[in-house]
Amino acid sequence: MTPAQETHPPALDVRGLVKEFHGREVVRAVDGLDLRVARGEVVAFLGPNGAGKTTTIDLALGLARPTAGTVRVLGQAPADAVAAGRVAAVMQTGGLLRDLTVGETVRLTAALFGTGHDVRASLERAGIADLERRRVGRCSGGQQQRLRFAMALVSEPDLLFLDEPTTGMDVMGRRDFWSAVRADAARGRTVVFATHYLDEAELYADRVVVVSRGRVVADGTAAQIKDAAGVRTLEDAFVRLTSAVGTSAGGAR
Ligand SMILES: Nc1ncnc2c1ncn2[C@@H]1O[C@H](COP(=O)(O)OP(=O)(O)OP(=O)(O)O)[C@@H](O)[C@H]1O
Repeated sequence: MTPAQETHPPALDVRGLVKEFHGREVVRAVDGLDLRVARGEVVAFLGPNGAGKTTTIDLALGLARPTAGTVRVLGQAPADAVAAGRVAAVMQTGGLLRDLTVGETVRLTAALFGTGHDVRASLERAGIADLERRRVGRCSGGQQQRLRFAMALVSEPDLLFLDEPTTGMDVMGRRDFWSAVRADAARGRTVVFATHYLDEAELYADRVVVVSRGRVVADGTAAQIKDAAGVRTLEDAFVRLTSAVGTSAGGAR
């Protein structure tokens, strides 16, 4: 490793990652996954149900321990990076108290990180400054997701994970959510998002990583992935890549 790489390790560095769940039978949710995300990249994480996306994100957030392999986040162990507020996440559900206002919710989150956090700036960047006094229970699903986004921004994390952040949102809700994320990412934040909406990957990601059965099966720009699969749409490429059994469908990287 060069000195420059040591001082600027990748935002996310996943090597040979394996995660098994041991119940009545053993489920290998992640099966030797390799992925490096450079700082400032916006990466879409695609894959069919059960491909291992959420498990990988959980491992990167230190919420679970790998069976084998390693995950480093900004050069640190995931739990340390989370505790330092350097990585944050927007999950699909949970984490909100309906009786608090939007402003109170973000202030409470800021208090967890100590003093000196700019609540107003987080609300503005998430596009919900005008909702500061609204009760959470009265916010739409899209507004609640932008609130989770504001909460995630409070610690000014270098890396943000979004796990299926727009599931169930209407078109305007999705559009407003992504315009807030894109505007924020343009300031240099690294974003990794899992989604089933392939249009979101094409519109908002610099790079697309397709996972199937716990492994990366394609990695590149949407255009590279379509070219490599010899098809015109990302949906066709996705179907081809994720239904190929026992082949190493070629990625663009
Ligand atoms: N706690 C657990 N115990 C047992 N099996 C689990 C557990 N969590 C996940 N799995 C299994 O691991 C596999 C990967 O699940 P994961 O949620 O990571 O996939 P995903 O790509 O996020 O899927 P989706 O798109 O449906 O959210 C699935 O087969 C799932 O059933």
